Amino acid sequence: MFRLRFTALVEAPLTVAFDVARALGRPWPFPLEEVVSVRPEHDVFTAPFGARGRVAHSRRFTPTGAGTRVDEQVEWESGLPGAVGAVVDRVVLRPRVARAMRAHLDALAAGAALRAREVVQVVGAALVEGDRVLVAQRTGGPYDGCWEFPGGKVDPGESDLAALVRECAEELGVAVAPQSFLGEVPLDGVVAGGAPGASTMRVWWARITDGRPVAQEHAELRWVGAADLDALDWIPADRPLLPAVRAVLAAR
Ligand SMILES: Nc1nc2c([nH]c(=O)n2[C@H]2C[C@H](O)[C@@H](COP(=O)(O)OP(=O)(O)OP(=O)(O)O)O2)c(=O)[nH]1
Repeated sequence: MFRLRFTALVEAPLTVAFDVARALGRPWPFPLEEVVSVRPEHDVFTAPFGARGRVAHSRRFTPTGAGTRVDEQVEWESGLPGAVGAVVDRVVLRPRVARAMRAHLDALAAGAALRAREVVQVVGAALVEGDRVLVAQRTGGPYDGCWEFPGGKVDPGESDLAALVRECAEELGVAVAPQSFLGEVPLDGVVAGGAPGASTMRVWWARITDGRPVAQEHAELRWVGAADLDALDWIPADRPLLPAVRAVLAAR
């Protein structure tokens, strides 16, 4: 079995990169059968290749603060015996796989960047002080009374981190310095609009550099320790982020 690995950073939310990759298909002239799909994290496709060979193509999508990292892996064997097989696998197929994959990843990056322009991106800030994090209670709308991280929609042309700083100033009256990226979760589109899963929220933990938070748009603000995070009535999308928040609090 021969194997090649490829990595690309795609400037698009997790779900957009995943959907565009699926729409593009795979760069092989024969159909592959899906054997694993964990949306939107990874998928695996395989196909018989000639009489005795096999090709397997797997992809993993990882959220980062700069977009979605796409790790693709292709494994193949022609199944031809002896020296002939080795020559076909190494000398004939390997450069073809590499060429096809490079074109495929370029198309994926271009397609996803284009689609990402139509998406409403949301950013959130886990503001940490000592061993506690600031949580905010929404008021009005479908998630009335639910807890969330301060934040909101990124304006057209605005960077995620600029939006994070602006939203914290507007909603809490504080200046913040974003630290590291905590994760990205798909949104249901209930408030921000769009199809379920088209938009995502990206969350960074941040420090307050100036001011004391005062609720300008929320019903209530609370400083919460790691042990009390689970009991809050969170917006459903936020729960998968809690382990990353707890890890930051534990490191303080
Ligand atoms: N701020 C924030 N929004 C969240 C969280 N979790 C979650 O699903 N959302 C959703 C709720 C909304 O659909 C969307 C954010 O929209 P929003 O209405 O708060 O954004 P915004 O402050 O920019 O609002 P607006 O100016 O359009 O009124 O993201 C979270 O932890 N924080």
